Amino acid sequence: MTTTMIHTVGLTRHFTVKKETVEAVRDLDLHVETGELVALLGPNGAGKSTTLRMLTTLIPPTSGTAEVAGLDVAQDPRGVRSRIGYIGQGNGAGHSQRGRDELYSQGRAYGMNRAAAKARANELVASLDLENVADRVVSSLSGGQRRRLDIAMGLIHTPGLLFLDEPSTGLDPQNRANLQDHIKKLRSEHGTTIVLTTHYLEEADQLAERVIVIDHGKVIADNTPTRLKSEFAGDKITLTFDHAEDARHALGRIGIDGAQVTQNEAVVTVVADGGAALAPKLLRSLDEGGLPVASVEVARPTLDDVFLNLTGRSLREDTTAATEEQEQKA
Ligand SMILES: Nc1ncnc2c1ncn2[C@@H]1O[C@H](COP(=O)(O)OP(=O)(O)OP(=O)(O)O)[C@@H](O)[C@H]1O
Repeated sequence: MTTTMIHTVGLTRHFTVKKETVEAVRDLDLHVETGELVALLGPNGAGKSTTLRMLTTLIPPTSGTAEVAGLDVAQDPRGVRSRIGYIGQGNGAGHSQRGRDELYSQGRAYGMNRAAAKARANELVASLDLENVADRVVSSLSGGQRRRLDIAMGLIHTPGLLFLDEPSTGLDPQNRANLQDHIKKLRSEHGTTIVLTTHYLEEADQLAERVIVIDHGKVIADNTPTRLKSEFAGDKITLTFDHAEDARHALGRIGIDGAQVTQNEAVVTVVADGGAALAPKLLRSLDEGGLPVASVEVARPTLDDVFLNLTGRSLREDTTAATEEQEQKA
């Protein structure tokens, strides 16, 4: 049996900046079941953080409703906060205390008694691989260790629902992979429902069972990564010829229903379903037509292709910009 963890209807948030209205989130209908691991994917400024901040009661919606962990965010924000964990962007643990003490204090702040707070802090230190560093001051931890400590802080009161805003931004690939393993473990071992935001395509693809693509404050697609790719993007077959002229002739010969065929110099690109089966047929028919292909490559679509097909823009350009921005800040 599944139960609903998040349900929003027409969730909307406007900001007014110098008399101009920014529609950060527009008419969002979200539905997340207990135990799901969902990623909100979108470029910078798409409205992901604002959505999370409304769901975690940090800011009220301009209009619409949101029920989180069984409670209405506007009517019972305190109740919602007691049932959820939230790890914002680059916030988290203070710097001068030791990690284990931070966790203990956080537990006490949630009303746990001394023994319970201590036991829970120790349990989280073990499960998030922080044994070797938990007794050092937080300021001495590496980015990846500090991020894991942030997650431990968000889990101190054993919430059934955890929100993570850009959990791996600023981490190197190894620490990012390690963090993703911890997130998966949380789900598999404790059944925690997890909603995270990311602009890393690979992260959404590999980690989430469901990806909700957000652009300009609206949901533009919502499905498993596999379904999104098969529904909104095809396989890409890249055929390279020895001469641009051959490629031009090939363009005229390739007629496949529903396929997009383009040519650039000596390269012809075919975007179609079932690329692996199609490629050998194409090669044979071109060869028979006196147009031998010098090399061929078949690539599965990525979530970036999905975003590109839905919006005409690439998420990757934005990701690069965002990463550079982060690096400059760091
Ligand atoms: N406090 C605020 N005041 C004014 N505008 C805001 C405020 N917070 C967010 N916005 C605007 O709302 C829009 C959505 O921002 P939001 O931070 O939700 O995007 P995001 O998808 O989380 O982006 P990022 O990946 O950069 O975190 C942006 O245009 C942003 O400038």
